[in-house]
Amino acid sequence: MGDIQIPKNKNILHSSIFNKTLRSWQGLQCDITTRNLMYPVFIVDEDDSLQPISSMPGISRFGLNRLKEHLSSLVDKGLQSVLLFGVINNAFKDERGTHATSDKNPVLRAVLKLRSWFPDLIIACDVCLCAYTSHGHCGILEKDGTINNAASIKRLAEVSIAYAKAGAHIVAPSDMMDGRIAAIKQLLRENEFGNKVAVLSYTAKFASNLYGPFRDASKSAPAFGDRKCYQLPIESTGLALRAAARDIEEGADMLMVKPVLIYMDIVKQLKSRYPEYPMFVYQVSGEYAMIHYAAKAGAIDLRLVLTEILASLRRSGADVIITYFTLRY
Ligand SMILES: NCC(=O)CCC(=O)O
Ligand SMILES: [Zn+2]
Ligand SMILES: [Zn+2]
Repeated sequence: MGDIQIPKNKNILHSSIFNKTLRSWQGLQCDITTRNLMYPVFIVDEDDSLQPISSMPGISRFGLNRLKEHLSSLVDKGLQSVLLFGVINNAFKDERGTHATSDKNPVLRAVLKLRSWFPDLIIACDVCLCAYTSHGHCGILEKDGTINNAASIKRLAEVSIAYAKAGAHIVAPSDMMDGRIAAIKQLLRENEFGNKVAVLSYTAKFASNLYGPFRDASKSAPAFGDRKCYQLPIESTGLALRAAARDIEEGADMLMVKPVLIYMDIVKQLKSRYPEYPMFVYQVSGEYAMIHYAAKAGAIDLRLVLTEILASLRRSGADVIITYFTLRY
């Protein structure tokens, strides 16, 4: 055995981590404050209803008259922003999602109330057609079942304006149609909302297998086919980068990657390419379920593992995490 090498001073790592505060200084960019969390809320069209979602234990759909009570305690604890999803009865759905912009859309009815109950709460509205169309697809279809892109983005822009008029601070198009950010931005400007409403683009939304519980929650599963002709192929980096470049070109204010836990390489790349844009990530329903059930089975400690996951999302470049677990913070 040769001489034991004494580490050089700069190679001694323990001197940086022997104390709790010193350790915390190694990861300040991973802090999770209430500003770093956005809470998704399902609003159902039955005003007095509170419907637990069986595929997402702990999460419910709320009718308008149940919302204030649910959100008050969260706002008291510092909740800063919500992302709203509407859920309507299947009987009210049609081919073009008429009730995305009618008073049957529970989100439209909720926004004004939320603004008056919680003046400091930021209201983002998910913009899509799938919860309002009879076929459950995110756009308007041709007779052969393919997407009519021009008609779809026109309709999505109309839906965005409806949310803007209702008082939303942010519209968040999740449909993945080509050119939707430009269409929405243009119509916002024409309606004097150009500098009053932000567009949070679901930029890199992958055709993931982790959306199942959500589709149950929002009654938005496609009646036939899948979403692979408009959401990104799960293997693709190139299209995610191109989608971000395009959305930025078209005027998106904020970007999003979804799902996140198995797409953190995309988060990292987008954040380093576009550090000037707030990066949102969506920890989707399937991710929620995986963590929930692993903890329920006793395999992991929910609180500790969740803290570790959220820190890793921040480390990879996420600024705001959209998560159902916000409820527990
Ligand atoms: N636009 C939202 C989704 O498509 C799904 C989200 C989830 O699975 O939680
Ligand atoms: Zn959709
Ligand atoms: Zn969606």
